[in-house]
Amino acid sequence: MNPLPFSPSVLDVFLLASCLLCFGVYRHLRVPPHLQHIPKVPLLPLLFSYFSGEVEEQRVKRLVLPFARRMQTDVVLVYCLGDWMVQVLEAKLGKQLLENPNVWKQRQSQDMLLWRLIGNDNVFMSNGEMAKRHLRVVRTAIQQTMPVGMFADLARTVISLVGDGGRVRWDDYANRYTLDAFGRGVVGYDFEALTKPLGSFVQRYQEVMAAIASPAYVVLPVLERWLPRWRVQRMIDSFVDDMCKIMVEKRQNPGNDVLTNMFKEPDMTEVEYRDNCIVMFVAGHDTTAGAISSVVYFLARYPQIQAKVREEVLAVLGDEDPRVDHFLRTPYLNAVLRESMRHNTPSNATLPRICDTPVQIGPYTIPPNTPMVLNMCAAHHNQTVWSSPDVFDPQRFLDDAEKESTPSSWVTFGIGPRKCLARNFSMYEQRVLVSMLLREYRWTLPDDSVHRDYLKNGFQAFALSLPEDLYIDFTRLTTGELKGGSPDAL
Ligand code: HEM
Repeated sequence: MNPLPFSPSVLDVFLLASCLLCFGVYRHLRVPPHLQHIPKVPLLPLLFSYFSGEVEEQRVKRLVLPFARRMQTDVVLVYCLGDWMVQVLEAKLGKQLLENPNVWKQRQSQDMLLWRLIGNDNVFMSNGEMAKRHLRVVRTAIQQTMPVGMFADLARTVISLVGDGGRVRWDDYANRYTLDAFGRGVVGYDFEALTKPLGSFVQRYQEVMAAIASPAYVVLPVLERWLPRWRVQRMIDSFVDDMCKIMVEKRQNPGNDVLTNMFKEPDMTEVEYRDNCIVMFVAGHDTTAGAISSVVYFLARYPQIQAKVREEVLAVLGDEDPRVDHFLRTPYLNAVLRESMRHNTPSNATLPRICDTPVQIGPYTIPPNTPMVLNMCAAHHNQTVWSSPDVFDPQRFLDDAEKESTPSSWVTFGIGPRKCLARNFSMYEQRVLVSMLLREYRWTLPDDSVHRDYLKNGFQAFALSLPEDLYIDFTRLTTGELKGGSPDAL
C-alpha cells in the first residue's frame, strides 16, 4: 500500500532534490546577517575565478582591489576556502589585526589536505602557551643556523649547471636550490635535488603539492569529506613517513642544522618535531623558490636595474665568498629583493585569525568568530599606499619620499608576534644566490617568453605566487665586463 496520498513521479523527486540542493547551496553561500555591514566582493565573479583556476594574485588585482577602490574601503568580505572571510587590504589595518593580543590563529579543518599534511602540533598552527613554547624552540634553532657558506656551495652548483650559459628553466633551478638549502640547512639531509633532479623525495613532494592543489577542492574543502581522495592521502602519509626517517637519521648523526639545534630542547615530542619540520618545509621552500624565480625574472626584464645591482655586488663582494657582513653594504641589492617580493608577493595571505569578542578594524566592528586575514598581495598593490604599485622600482625603498612609509607597508613576512621567524634565513638564501649569479652572468627573457608582458604564476594549493615555465637566457660575463665594462650596453 502507498503510504503517501499521491505517487511522486521521477520528475517530482528530481525537482524536490534540486530545490533542496539549491537551498543548501544558497544557505552555504549567502553572507550571514551579522557580516552584511562589510562590503562584499561580488560572489559570482569570485566563484568563476576560483573554478577557472585563476591565481590569487590575479584575482586580487582584477577583482578585489578594484572593488575596494570603488567602495573606498580597505576591509572587504571575500568568499574563500569555503567560508566568508574578512580580508584586510592595507598594512596599518593589518597591524591592528595581527598585533591584537585577543586574536589567535583559527584552527584549520583537517578535511583540507594541505592542513592534514602540515599537522597541528607545530609553531605555525598553535596558539597560547603551546605557541610560546614552539616559538622559543624553533626561533632559537633557526637563529643559531645561518648557513651562508652552504648557500654559496649550492649557488656554485647552480652555476656549474648553467655552465657557459644558454636557455634554462629557471623556476625549476630555483626550486631545486631551495629544496637543497632546506634539506641541508634545516633537516641536515642532502636531497641532492640540484644534482639528481629525479630523486624520489623531491619528486614526491612536487607530486603531493600538485595533487593537493585541485581548484575544486581548494574552493570547497568539504569535498574531501564527500569525495575523499584516498590516493592523495596515501601520498601525504608516505611523504610524512619519509620526513620521520630523516629525523631518525638526524638523531643518530647530529650536524649544524636547525633540526639538530631543536633536538637540544628536551621539551618537545616526536610528533611536534615532525610537524615543525614539515611546516618549515611547506612554509619555507615554495615561498623562497618563488622569490628567487621572481627576482631573476625582474632583473631579466629590466637590464638597467640588473646592471646597477651587478655594479654594487662587484664593488662590495669582489671575488670573495659571500659573507653576512657583505650584505650590510648592498642597499640596492636589498631594495631589489624587497621590491621583487612586493611586486610578486610570495605568500599572499596570512593564516586566518579569529577572536571570541568583537574586533575593531578601521571603521568596521568584526563580530566574534569571523575568520580574518591580512592580504599581503593586496597591501603591496594598494594605490592608497604605493605610488604606481604596478611599476617595478627598487628605488622606492631608497628615495626619501617613499622610504618613510615602506618599512611598515612592506609586509612580505607578515606582521606582529607571528611574523615569519625564518625571514633572515630566507633573505640570505636569496642574497647569496642572486649576488653570485650577477658575478657570473647577465641574463634576459627569451623573445617568445610567456612572461614577456607580466609574470605568470602557477595555480597553488594555498595562495602562493610561484612563477611557472620561466625560461631565462644566461650569457657568461667576459673578463672585460667583470672589470667594469657595461655588459648591458652590449
Ligand atoms: C620568501 C620567503 C618567505 C616568506 C614570504 C614567508 C612568509 C611568511 C609569513 C607571511 C608568515 C606569517 C604567517 C601568518 O601570520 O599567518 C610566515 C610565518 C612562518 N614562516 Fe615564513 N616565509 C618565508 C620563508 C620561510 C622559511 C625559509 C621558513 C623556514 C625555514 C619559514 C618558516 C615560517 C614559520 C615556521 C612561520 C610561523 C611563525 C609563527 O606562526 O609564529 N618561512 N612566513
